[in-house]
Amino acid sequence: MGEELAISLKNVSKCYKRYGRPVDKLKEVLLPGKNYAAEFWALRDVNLEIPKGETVGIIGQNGSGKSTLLQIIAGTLTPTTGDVLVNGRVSALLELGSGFNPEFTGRQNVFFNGRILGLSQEEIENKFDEIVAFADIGEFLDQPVKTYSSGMFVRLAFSVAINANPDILIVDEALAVGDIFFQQKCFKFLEKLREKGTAILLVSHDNQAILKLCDHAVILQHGQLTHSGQPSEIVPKYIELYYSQHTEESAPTILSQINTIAEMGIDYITDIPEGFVQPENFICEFPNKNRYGSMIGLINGISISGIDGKIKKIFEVGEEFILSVKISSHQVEICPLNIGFQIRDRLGQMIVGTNTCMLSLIINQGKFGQPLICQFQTKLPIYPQQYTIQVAVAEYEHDAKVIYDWIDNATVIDVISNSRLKQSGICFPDIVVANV
Ligand SMILES: Nc1ncnc2c1ncn2[C@@H]1O[C@H](COP(=O)(O)OP(=O)(O)OP(=O)(O)O)[C@@H](O)[C@H]1O
Repeated sequence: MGEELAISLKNVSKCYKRYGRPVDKLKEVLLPGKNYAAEFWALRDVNLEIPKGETVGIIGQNGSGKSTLLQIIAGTLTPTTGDVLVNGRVSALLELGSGFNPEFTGRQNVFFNGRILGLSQEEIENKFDEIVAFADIGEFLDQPVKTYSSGMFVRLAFSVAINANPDILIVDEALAVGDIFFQQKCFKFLEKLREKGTAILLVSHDNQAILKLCDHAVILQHGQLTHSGQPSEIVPKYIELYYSQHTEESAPTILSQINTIAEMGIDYITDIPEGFVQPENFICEFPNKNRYGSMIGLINGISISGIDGKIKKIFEVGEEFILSVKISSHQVEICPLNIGFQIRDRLGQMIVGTNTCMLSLIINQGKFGQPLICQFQTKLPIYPQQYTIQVAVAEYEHDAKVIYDWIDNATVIDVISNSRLKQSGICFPDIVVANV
């Protein structure tokens, strides 16, 4: 393996044996030569190369093989076939509690776990104060870890793992357990490790964490590594895959829900409200690869304008902006509709977004098949940068799982100002600071 590589996996597969009943396993031991197990391939021909200093995010649905892959890299599981080469000291935060003895106190476990991670007694002693300070679990340090909450547990485990001077750090969802302050502290520390050349493998269901921390991301589906690339491409791809699978499954339930709402006799909004600006022009062509959903409701076009209704692409910080979304339904009347948009920065991080469900607005389709226009008018309190706009129409639920039509990167806007500040995110356009 080239010196610059931290990890190299070639055609790695893992087959588990699954027994229908516990007694089948016993039978297999007692009657050698007979096979009572069914084969289950949790990983199939995975190829992955991770250079030193690179942070790689692994995304996949439950059961897709993420933990199996991490355990193989960490050396706690042997692959059935394939080659695994790991260059350097590995520190892994896998299952909560692995590497800790529940009967030992936190203090004893720092030494116990530190030795497992390859540190000498002296190295642990030298690092001890730093480990304890980072974990910040107070007097619990001298309590048996079996009395810890999962948050305390992960604080101590994470602290030992990152202070073990790893060349490769493996983190399986562990950060999700800590509170937001601890997570931020961890993110900062991960940045430092990355700068020092540590390769980091991160499994997370938090897409923002993948976007923020990773140089590269991969998608695992049913044990196969199906996509690999920049996090800003891979995360939207994963969302697309996720929703296209879940939309089909849940569509029938939603249809019956829609019927119920219709039977309740909610009136349609037909009057054109005050302040509505007739949009000049709609963008109607969207690249298909950035679009997904059941298409029961369709986005026919979007238009972005200033307050005067004139098409506009460049806005001052804090300037008023109008987004009009034209929607029609081709199959059934879907009401109420959840119409929303998101603004993302160059890295693909969501900066701000809203939808009619969050705003408690009931927007109904007028006559069957007739398009409606939903207009969002707001200020843009975001830093000067280029941003992408995503628009969607979905089921009327706060955590909408059924997407009718989602268009990623539907268009781009530029936010400008006279200042030379170049960052993304929300800013305070009208902030007043007093010197008292
Ligand atoms: N020891 C085992 N014996 C049999 N099957 C197993 C074993 N460990 C894992 N599996 C199966 O292998 C598949 C992949 O499991 P794995 O834990 O790697 O997935 P994952 O992507 O980490 O899932 P999650 O997000 O739920 O943690 C699953 O279908 C799981 O049931």
